[in-house]
Amino acid sequence: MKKFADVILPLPLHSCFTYSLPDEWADEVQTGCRVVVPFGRKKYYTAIVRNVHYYAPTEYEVKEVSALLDARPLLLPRQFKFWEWLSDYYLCTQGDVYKAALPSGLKLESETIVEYNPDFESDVRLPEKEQRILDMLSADPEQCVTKLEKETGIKNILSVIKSLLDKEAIFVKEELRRTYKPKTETRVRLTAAARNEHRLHIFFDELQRRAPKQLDLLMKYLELSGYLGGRDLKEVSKAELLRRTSATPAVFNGLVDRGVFEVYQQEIGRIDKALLKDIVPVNPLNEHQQRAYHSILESFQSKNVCLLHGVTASGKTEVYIHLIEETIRQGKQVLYLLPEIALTTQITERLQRVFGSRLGIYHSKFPDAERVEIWQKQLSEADYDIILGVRSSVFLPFRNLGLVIVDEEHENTYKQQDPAPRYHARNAAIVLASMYGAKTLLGTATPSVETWNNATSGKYGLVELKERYKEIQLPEIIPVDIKELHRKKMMNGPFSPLLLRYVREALEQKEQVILFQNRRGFAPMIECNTCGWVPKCKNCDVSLTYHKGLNQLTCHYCGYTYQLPRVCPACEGTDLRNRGFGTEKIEDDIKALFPDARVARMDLDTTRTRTAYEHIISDFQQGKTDILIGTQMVSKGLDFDHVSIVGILNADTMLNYPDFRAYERAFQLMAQVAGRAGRKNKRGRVILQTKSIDHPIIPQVIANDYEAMVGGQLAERQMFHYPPYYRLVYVYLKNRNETLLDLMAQTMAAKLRTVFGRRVLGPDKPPVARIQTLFIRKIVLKIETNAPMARARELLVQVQKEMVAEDRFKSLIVYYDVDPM
Ligand SMILES: Nc1ncnc2c1ncn2[C@@H]1O[C@H](COP(=O)(O)OP(=O)(O)OP(=O)(O)O)[C@@H](O)[C@H]1O
Ligand SMILES: [Zn+2]
Repeated sequence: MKKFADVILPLPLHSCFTYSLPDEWADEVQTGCRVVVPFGRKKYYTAIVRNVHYYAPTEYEVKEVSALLDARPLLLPRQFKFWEWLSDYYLCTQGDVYKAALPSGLKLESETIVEYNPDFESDVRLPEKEQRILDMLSADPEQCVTKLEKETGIKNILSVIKSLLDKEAIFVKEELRRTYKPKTETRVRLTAAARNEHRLHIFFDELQRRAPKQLDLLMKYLELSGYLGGRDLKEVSKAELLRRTSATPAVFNGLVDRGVFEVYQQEIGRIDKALLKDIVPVNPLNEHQQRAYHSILESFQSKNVCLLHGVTASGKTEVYIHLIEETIRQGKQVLYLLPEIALTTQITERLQRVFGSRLGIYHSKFPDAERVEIWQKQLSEADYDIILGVRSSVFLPFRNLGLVIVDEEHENTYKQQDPAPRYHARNAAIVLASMYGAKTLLGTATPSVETWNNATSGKYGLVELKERYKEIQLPEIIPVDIKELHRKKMMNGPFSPLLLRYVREALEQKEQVILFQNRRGFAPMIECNTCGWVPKCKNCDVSLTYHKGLNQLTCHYCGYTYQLPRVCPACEGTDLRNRGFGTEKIEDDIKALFPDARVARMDLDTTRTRTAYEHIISDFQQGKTDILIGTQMVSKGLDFDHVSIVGILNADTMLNYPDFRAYERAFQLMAQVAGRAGRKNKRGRVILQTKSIDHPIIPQVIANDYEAMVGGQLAERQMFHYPPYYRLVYVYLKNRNETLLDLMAQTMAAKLRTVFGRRVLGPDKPPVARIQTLFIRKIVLKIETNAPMARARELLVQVQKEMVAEDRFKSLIVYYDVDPM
């Protein structure tokens, strides 16, 4: 009987598509395998088999699957369940989830650009088709799959490409250029002659008399390889051998010349670097941490989720490490989520020291080939016990997940903004964990209002850790009224005299300083001092940011760059001025004031690559830099020993942000960045510069009074119908034609009102009402948290269908942001 497969395509389609399977290998196709399928005119995609069956579809003509890419499933059954939940809850398609979930190397399509690996050498002859593709790529090293297909005339080219990818003869092109590190190392072994016991003894005698250093080296090799124990030989790298004996390469070469040693190249897995480091035991917990640890385990007896609310530097990470150890002791896996790549560097180090090669790291700054390798490893018997990663690691396969840790759970970077799926990784992780019967621990010094509400209402467990490790006091926070200082002309650019005094003192005492400004670039704005003209992006409804290093204006929404005009295009005036200041300007100013200080800056512009993060953080950690300037990136989770002063340059940009979460976020940011000061040794100091000295949040930050902040916020949220009492869904409408869009938005809002009544607000223009030439309108839906959400989603989708069914609204683009941040 003819077999069929329903497949998920990497496209925003609302359902699966069905293809027929060729009889020859129909039986090899399993749920979770990838197949290549034709779609539309002449396009091919990698699709994922959702299920295999015997029902021929009747509504459309069935096409045939062109190739099978996997002998074993790439996705486990629970992952499909997770994908379904995501697409349902976040109102997007499974195709959207698929695109977000898999690394590029696993989802080839016609538009994929592949590139030639110049380091590739093959020991065997490649199949003719593969060689033909390689030849074309060596002439022109970057080409799109469609073009290769056309020019080589190879049918089913995706399977050939896949085979080349598996061999690493080619790569999927990434935006980030990888610096390709060879994966081989030089190893050493005894020559066949020396492996003869008798000969070896002759060598011993000879060396003892003539070359005692060579003998030492040989003995070390025999020890390291386990040769004398008669066990299986361990491979020994040349580098390690030399390091362990501090012998010179000349001594080593002597043994090679004598015919005792021979060297060979061995491929090493890129991701097993940790193996080489020594493992140390976990730190014992102090009394407070111990108590927290036991309370967490106790809370897991009755609840699936627990919040660990511990002040900054209380040692939450140490508590996690103990929980991880306990979980893997039970033979289960751990997923450890972090909000930001910047943080992974430090935590990786801390975890690697304890867990070595049982730890896998997964994030987007890793080369795609490495991510593919980790994915495959997770499906094997040799999977990692612990995965440390940012939000996309919730998509990895786990065979036996036991614990999820969401560190800095309050961070809004857990929420994906664009494109769909616009999921919140913390919430998704809780759902993922429950599908495995696993537990979730949320940790932070400043819980999100939602989580706090869940923890105090009894839905989650709540464990508090109020003491800093070694009982060092939380930093002293000194507010400075910069409005007053500006009036008195006492400010030195963005710095108050008090801040400068403390910075100077810290530098004199060889201590370090962090300066926090929540804005990158040089100046947030350029303005014509004559007529008030401000340069704006031609695609988006925003003013441009000036980057001095590049001498360019940049749109932070679409990335478009402009030359800085010499005269104002409106009035031809030449007095163009900077308004406000970003991190780049602060760096400039501080360097001018402290020419001898070593200054580094950490923001989106200075951390485009993985190594850039590592350098900035490790330099600061090792005291190679004195002052670190940064955006919110420096605020969270970083652990430095010698920071005595933290400067918050301008609290007002955070407070004046038009959003119901502004107050909550401002508190979190300030408390977190303050928490970087005085973590070890002695109490730190924070200079909080603000123009709104009377704002009620200022005393709350100074007293680190989280509960006062959250109490006030909860009351407000309830009164004005916001989360956690109401669920928000933003409905976005986009179109190139503004007048038409307004009509669409009015019509859709009216339809929604007939269904949802007064729960519908708008349509309105969002703060940025045009992005990449598309105009945008927003409709807000506020639904009671206890209302049936599934029904609400159905109704929403139905209204959308009615809309696009109308001919005049065909060009409407609609998407949703559920639980927007
Ligand atoms: N039990 C312990 N033994 C040894 N060192 C510890 C212990 N507890 C904490 N520390 C050290 O104290 C410092 C702060 O701890 P940690 O980074 O875990 O705090 P945290 O609560 O995660 O802070 P934050 O919320 O700011 O991220 C670290 O350098 C850590 O190594
Ligand atoms: Zn733009």
